[in-house]
Amino acid sequence: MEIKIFETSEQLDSYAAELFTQLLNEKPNAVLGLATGSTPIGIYDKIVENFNHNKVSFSGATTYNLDEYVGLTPENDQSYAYYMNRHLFSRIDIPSSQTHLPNGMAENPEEECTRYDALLNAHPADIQLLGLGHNGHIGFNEPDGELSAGTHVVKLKEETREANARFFASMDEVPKEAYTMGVGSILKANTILLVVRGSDKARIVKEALTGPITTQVPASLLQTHPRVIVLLDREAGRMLE
Ligand SMILES: N[C@@H]1[C@@H](O)[C@H](O)[C@@H](COP(=O)(O)O)O[C@@H]1O
Repeated sequence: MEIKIFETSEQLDSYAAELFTQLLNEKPNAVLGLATGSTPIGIYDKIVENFNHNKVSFSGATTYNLDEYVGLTPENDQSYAYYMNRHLFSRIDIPSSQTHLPNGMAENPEEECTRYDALLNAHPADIQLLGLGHNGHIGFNEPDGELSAGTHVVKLKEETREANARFFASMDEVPKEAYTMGVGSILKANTILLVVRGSDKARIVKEALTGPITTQVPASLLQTHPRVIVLLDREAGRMLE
């Protein structure tokens, strides 16, 4: 595991964007595993900057997102489909047929999970971008006695709903369920890029990276992966020093 701690958020964003840029220059048809939340926004902005400077093209890339809320349409500005279009897809040259998220409006959730898993199995990610929840969740794989390997519907923990409520008009509007890629699929990525910012996550960063490997801290399973790059700002990394 390679851990890098940056003085400024901007340095972190540039470094991460450079990794994507290099990958796509070496492998134009790379498969990218993408994430949402507040953490990746600056990285997407830098990627777009690189695209605008003709340093990178996404025309051959394929993307798979980690998760999506159950019951939100892509037009709902809180859906992850909307987020991805706003922050990345509409600003680069990727054809929409090459971008994938679980369908929050699918009529049959079980079939939707099977459909998404078939895609993931056929196209393992070259790089998987991950944020980190305060309770150690990755994607929406919440702490539990057991974790699922494949895509599944999760009941969101109240603490996760509360953390994400800041994006919604009220707590009542925060969905109670979400689709998430399973930990098995996440761990199949060639490289995992875990990005964490802020002092409120310093404790969980330490626990996930240096504590015991346990399903109660889903991110601790990353310790078993051969190629994890962790990018932290100074605050998130403060308990590691
Ligand atoms: N499903 C997402 C995760 O993929 C994300 O990593 C986490 C942290 O979000 P943030 O980056 O906003 O702190 O929140 C959500 O629950």
